[in-house]
Amino acid sequence: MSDVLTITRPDDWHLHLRDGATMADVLPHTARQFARAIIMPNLRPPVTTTEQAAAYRDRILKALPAGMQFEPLMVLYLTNNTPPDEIRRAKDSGFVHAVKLYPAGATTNSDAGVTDLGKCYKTLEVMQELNMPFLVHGEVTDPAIDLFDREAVFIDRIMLPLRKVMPELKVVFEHITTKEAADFVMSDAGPTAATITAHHLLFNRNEIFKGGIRPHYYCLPVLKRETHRQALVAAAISGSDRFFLGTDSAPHAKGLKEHACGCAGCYTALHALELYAQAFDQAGALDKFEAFASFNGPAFYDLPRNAGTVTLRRESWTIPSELPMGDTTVVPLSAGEQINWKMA
Ligand SMILES: NC(=O)N[C@@H](CC(=O)O)C(=O)O
Ligand SMILES: [Zn+2]
Ligand SMILES: [Zn+2]
Repeated sequence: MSDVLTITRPDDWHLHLRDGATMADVLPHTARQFARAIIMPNLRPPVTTTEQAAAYRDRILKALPAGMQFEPLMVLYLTNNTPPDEIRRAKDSGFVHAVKLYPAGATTNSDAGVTDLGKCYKTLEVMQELNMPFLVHGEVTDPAIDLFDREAVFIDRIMLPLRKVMPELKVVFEHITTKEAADFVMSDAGPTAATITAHHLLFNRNEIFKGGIRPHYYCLPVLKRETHRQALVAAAISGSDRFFLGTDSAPHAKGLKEHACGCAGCYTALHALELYAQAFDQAGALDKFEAFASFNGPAFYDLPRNAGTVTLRRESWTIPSELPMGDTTVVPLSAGEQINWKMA
């Protein structure tokens, strides 16, 4: 059993940095581990234009502590009215790398999202033509569908019809949580990939209810039953280049998580690589970690692999109970628990 793991410097293909003072406090956690990250655009108001993405990118780079190297890969938030020309501007910019679908009402700050994907087909056609990846929060919002089934139903109602009309569109099924999604991604004829979070590899839905309701384990799509967790681990360690690392680290103030109507999102930027290493180690598949963390993402996005390496050691430490974030605090995932890997 190896106690030291050195891999090519990885990237995070799904990250929420927020803005302002919150961003200033969470960004160094990510930049310490990852060379680049796909920056989610669900701000208030959302990042819907290339111009807004440029301004957000500048704010991120200004907030980066001196001496840290990090490249934000920007994303546009798709609305019912995103014009096809906006995709051309995004492509020409060189810094917008994807466009994100938030079904309206599906998750945090999705109110401005898409109500009917059919309204976006002209825009999606241009994305297909320009090889612009389409990132998808894959849950239906139909209140008649059980919360735990919303991802699987999304495949039937949205993904399969989309694939019929856009066979060449690059699609990333974000933060997959089910066997159905893993199977779909593995077998789809089109250029399809998926991000998998550390928390969905490590935990099943029991974690939310252990000894009482534990809001820091609540995210969307919500954790699923153990058979699904096992299917996600199998996909991550399968060697398929369709699966890659995306933390979905989603900081919310402690008081808004520990609340009568708590926000969805797990904060993992602090210890992302260590959490993933733990999951791969438990699966006996540390040898598969580098491709998942450092190779498959850049290959899908047509970007070069990073130079340099990071090293993790088998060393037990305790995850802090909370961290400063703006004028409040954030509780990292598994706060107070021991973790067996540590970044050197
Ligand atoms: N994953 C989450 O539970 N929350 C994310 C939004 C998202 O990725 O769906 C957030 O922005 O807080
Ligand atoms: Zn999402
Ligand atoms: Zn997210």
